[in-house]
Amino acid sequence: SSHRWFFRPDKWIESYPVADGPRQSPINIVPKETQYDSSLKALKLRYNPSDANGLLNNGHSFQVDFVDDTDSSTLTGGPITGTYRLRQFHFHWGASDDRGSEHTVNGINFPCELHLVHWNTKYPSFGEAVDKPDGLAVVGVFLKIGAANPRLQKVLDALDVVTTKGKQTSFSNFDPKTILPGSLDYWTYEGSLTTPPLLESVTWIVLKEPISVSPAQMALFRKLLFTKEGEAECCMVNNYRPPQPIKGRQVRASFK
Ligand SMILES: NS(=O)(=O)/N=C1/NCCO1
Ligand SMILES: [Zn+2]
Repeated sequence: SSHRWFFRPDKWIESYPVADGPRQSPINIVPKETQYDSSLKALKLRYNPSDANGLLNNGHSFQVDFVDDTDSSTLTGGPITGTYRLRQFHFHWGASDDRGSEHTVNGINFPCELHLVHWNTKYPSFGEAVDKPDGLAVVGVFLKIGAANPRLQKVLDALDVVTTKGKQTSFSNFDPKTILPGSLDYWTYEGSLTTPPLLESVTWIVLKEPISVSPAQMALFRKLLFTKEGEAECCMVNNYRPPQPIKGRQVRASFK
């Protein structure tokens, strides 16, 4: 059924020819091949916890949605110009702790990767921004196995009521800044959505410092299902696209 098709990234080219385009994501980041750019600004993330507005199992991940009809939760600075509004955040993870992230560093996979999706307010809406070359900015954060992360727990505690595709639950008063690492040093490059329609509209901002997650917390992600209530169950795991060809792109670093 559809979820099997969905997590066959090798089949996406049949419906989305851009899958082998010039600026596809994710990529393998090789720090020694990145270029420090002193003109890159510090990331400025200003989020309003009261904008958090629900948690949804969308059948390929789960996402926390944000009210984005004002500039109350924004990303500015960094490699971007102007103001981008937070739309949602979601995760990608593996069936086991040895894989799950989308970006890799020196070929190393992390067990999980967080994406905070923002859209450029020069466009009237997310829907208008999503297919523009400067339409989106996604902040990627690696999760690595270690101590349990108490700041993640509020999100993970909500998952037991959204096990199946299409389920959603109320989720409010949450500040995503609390799940970011101490350092906001980042790599940045021009890329795409990593899920269909794979639009080449994303300025990627991948943080160098991971946050921690425990094996027990990873097990909670893996209790989700790709499938709808009543369908034969299929565990929501390995919902990550592997790294794509760099095709001559330059990855810049905000740090030495
Ligand atoms: N993994 S990703 O590139 O953030 N994908 C999406 N899809 C909609 C918004 O972000
Ligand atoms: Zn993502």
